[in-house]
Amino acid sequence: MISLNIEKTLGFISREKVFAYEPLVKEAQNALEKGTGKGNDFLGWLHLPSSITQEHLEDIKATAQVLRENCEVVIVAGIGGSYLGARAVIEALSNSFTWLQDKKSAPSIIYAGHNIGEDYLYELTHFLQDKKFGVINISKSGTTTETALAFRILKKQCEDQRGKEMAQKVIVAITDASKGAARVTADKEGYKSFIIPDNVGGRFSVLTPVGLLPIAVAGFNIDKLVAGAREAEKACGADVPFAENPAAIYAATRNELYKSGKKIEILVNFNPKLHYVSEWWKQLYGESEGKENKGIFPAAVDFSTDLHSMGQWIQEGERTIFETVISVEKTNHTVLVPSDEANLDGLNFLAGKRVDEVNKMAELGTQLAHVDGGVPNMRLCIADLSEQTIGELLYFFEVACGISGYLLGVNPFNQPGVEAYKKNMFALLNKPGYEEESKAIQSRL
Ligand SMILES: O=P(O)(O)OC[C@H]1O[C@](O)(CO)[C@@H](O)[C@@H]1O
Repeated sequence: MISLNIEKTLGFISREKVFAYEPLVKEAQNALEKGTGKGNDFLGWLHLPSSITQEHLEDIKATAQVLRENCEVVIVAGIGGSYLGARAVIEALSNSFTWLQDKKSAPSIIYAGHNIGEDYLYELTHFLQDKKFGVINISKSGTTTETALAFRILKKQCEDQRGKEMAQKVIVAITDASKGAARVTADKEGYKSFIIPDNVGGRFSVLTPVGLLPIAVAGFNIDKLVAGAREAEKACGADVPFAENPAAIYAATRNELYKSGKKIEILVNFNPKLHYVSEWWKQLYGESEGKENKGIFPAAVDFSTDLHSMGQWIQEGERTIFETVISVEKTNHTVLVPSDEANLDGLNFLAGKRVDEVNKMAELGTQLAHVDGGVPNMRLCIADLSEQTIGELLYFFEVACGISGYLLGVNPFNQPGVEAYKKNMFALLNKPGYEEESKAIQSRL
């Protein structure tokens, strides 16, 4: 199971102050468990791992199999919580170069509906011209413009290219049970569809079909992913004593750091496969906590890559940051540094060592340097990169986020601020129903 080490924050904040959060964390946990806190109609994620039935998982796997058998490429159309969880897991577990290989054991997964790039869509539709492709259309509201726009284009192309009957087989919708355009289309066209429960918000939905279906299509074991999440549900449960509960300690420590002036949390990895776990984490914490003019700003870096770009700022810039390092204990493969007789690069001192040993020393050296430079560091350890450990990690972050949001005093389960740009965009595009807003915005230009 995940372990969290906060020792290297303790030169900046005291253990006593972190442990003083115990009653507040208890209160937050009770509010989550009893559903008495803010946003209590969005707590369906809390015991999701332990309540997923095998029958549900089999249904998802059977649908995944249909896509796997009939598609070379599957487009996951979604934005925010409707694609980041799937992408986080798929990229963490995939071979980094599978996309370049001709022989594939699973359809290639491509993402769309998460931007409004015309060139992106042009290039995507051209790439798909000679491909047997399918689409998983994911939108909880069923009305998100980015996703709906991409889906409209992809649906037409799929029907034109593969025929209406095959399109019906290889297009799957994951959306609300009754509301929204995605539901209307799915029902009218007879697509296989899955429901995103009302009480699970987008950014907490990775363990619903939103995440599980694309992950299963990509060939990963969703039973093990859910098993990992179940482990974390136990290890981070409200009945686990504060001192032994990594989610409780994480939530308390980051809130205490925030109070002490550390306004930015940088999630750090030393493994490029974790890039999208950080992207997922940024949405989870950013949308949950950034409101009422407060909240830690969630940032992320990939080390050692970014030590050569952001490293300088982190070491010596404004001292308003702290880091949470995700450390992966074991790699899945071994590469040894070869010996070289000429030793022109001077690297023979590393000959015979694992590349991961070098990486681990980079990690340790960085942590010590950053602490010396005034950056508190937490270290979150997972055993390896596997379905089990990623499942643990995702649930750990979710439950810690619920606790942390309540400690901060906000509703961690809404996102009212996201509407502002949409309103302006619709007004600027003269969407029917936005006539007043259109006039008002035109007068500002
Ligand atoms: O699944 P939907 O409704 O398309 O929403 C996608 C994303 O957009 C938001 O509603 C706003 O960014 C997120 O909370 C959500 O994950």
